[in-house]
Amino acid sequence: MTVGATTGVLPSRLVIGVLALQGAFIEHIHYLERLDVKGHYITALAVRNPEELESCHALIIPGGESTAITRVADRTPGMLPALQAFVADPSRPVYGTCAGMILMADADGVGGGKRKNDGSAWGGMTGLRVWRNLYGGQLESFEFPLHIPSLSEPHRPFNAIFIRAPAVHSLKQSNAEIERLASLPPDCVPAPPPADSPLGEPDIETTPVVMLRQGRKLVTSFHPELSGDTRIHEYWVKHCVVAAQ
Ligand SMILES: NC(=O)CC[C@H](N)C(=O)O
Repeated sequence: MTVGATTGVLPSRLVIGVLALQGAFIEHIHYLERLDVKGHYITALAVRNPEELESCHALIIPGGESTAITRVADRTPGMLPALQAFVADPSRPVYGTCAGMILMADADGVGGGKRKNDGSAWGGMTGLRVWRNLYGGQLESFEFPLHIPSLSEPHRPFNAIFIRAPAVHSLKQSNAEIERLASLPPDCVPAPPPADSPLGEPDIETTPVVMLRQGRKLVTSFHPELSGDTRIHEYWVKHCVVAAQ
């Protein structure tokens, strides 16, 4: 939490929600509590119902299991439509990690699930199409010292942790540009998704991309909240949340 406001400017209070229906939400809350963003008080809130969501300026959708998160949201009165509306609104800052990235893809833009209805997402990153579990199962989890030029101390690698991670299948043309903020080197990238799926031909240029931004929306296919490094949270709050106030 930051108390130091800049001279003559009152500090703003930011309520940042972390969707707490399933998955790794508590770690994100601890990270937000550690963030020091000049001139802003940050309150981290575990979000479990539409009223809590409505009180937030911004939202983090954690990693976990995208189908389970949708299922729990669907059983909570009013929650699924409230989340879909919040996430799809370009003025609302939202950060999705791993399962959260899957849920921020286009509604018809998810492949790789075992069942037919595994593939529906909530939108937010217009044009994003993802493939679930392309990096393999739990046993294929790995860490990589990722180069992310937009972070503070850009020369210090970010220890990115990939757990049953999704990959970018392709990026459809949309009015809002999607920035590619970080990619894995070729020897860490799995074979692209199959060409004969309902999502069509994958774009092999986008398979290595693991961090993307579109306006106030950010997604990473890895778990930043497990690495002990708050720089990605800091980046999102400074560039997507504070800039939106
Ligand atoms: N670590 C994760 O969030 C894994 C995501 C999971 N494979 C899914 O499809 O939802």
